[in-house]
Amino acid sequence: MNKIVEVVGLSKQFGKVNAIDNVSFTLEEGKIYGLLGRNGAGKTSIMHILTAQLFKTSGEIKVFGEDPYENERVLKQICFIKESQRYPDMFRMEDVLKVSPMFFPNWDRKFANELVELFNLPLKQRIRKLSRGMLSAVGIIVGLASRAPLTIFDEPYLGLDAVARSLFYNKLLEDYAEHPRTIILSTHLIDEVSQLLEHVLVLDRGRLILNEEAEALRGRASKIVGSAAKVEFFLAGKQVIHREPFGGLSSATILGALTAEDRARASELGLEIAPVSLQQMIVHLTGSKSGNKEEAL
Ligand SMILES: Nc1ncnc2c1ncn2[C@@H]1O[C@H](COP(=O)(O)OP(=O)(O)OP(=O)(O)O)[C@@H](O)[C@H]1O
Repeated sequence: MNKIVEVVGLSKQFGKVNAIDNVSFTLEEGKIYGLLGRNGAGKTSIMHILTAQLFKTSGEIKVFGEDPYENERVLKQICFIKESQRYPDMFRMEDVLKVSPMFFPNWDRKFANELVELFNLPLKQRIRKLSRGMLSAVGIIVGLASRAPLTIFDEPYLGLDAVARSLFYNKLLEDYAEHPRTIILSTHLIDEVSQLLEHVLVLDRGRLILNEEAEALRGRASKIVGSAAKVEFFLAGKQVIHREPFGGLSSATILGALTAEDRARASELGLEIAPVSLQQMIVHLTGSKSGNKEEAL
């Protein structure tokens, strides 16, 4: 597998804030990555550094094997769609369609037109007069039709309704199957995209606390529910990432696969075992004040 992005010991400070704190990871060709984390975790800073819009404080970064700064060879292979995408004041959708092929060598005109129809976008209305959701649709169309070898979506769907978001996910998967490329999706709607993601990176206060294949994560955590005393008894020796008492009952989320023996014991104790979604797992992992979960992982 070709490495599209290589980041080693990357740090970014804004004054006294460690926005990115000694982060290392690689992104391979032809994979969909989720870059996840709470507000202020450092996601946008990383995406801005990858796309040469922000200087690092220290560390090494290579995109397509090279330093991305003022590097046309690298930058023309990247499409970065952000939440607050700006267009010139007079621009209409038809202008976006006209100029995009100049920026993106793999631009697919036919696919772009198809997406414009699918999202019901008016070609002649000024972009600045579009609704919030329509503006997001413009970004999504550019991101998909660019077919850029590295396509980055940073919270691309503010204001988009559930139907339009689902259209985006379906089109993304469909097109990715035919034209594999490296995609980074940064979003807070984790459960919605969890089936799309092949690999998950989770940031917490600037530190990378999870870097794992999504498949390996599925089934990695379980929720144990039952009488408080029995739940506590069952938890002995397990890695507990969350506890929630309610009345005499308790619910605990644990990391690590359950063995057949564990399951039999839970059943004997009258405990219920429920799966934990990726979103719940990440909420628990990034929810505490301590900020250091590597031990648990
Ligand atoms: N230009 C800046 N000047 C000063 N501090 C900044 C700047 N940009 C980001 N920060 C700080 O760096 C930290 C990381 O911010 P960043 O925008 O990368 O987080 P994020 O994970 O993208 O958050 P969100 O999900 O809210 O977009 C935050 O503490 C933020 O306040």
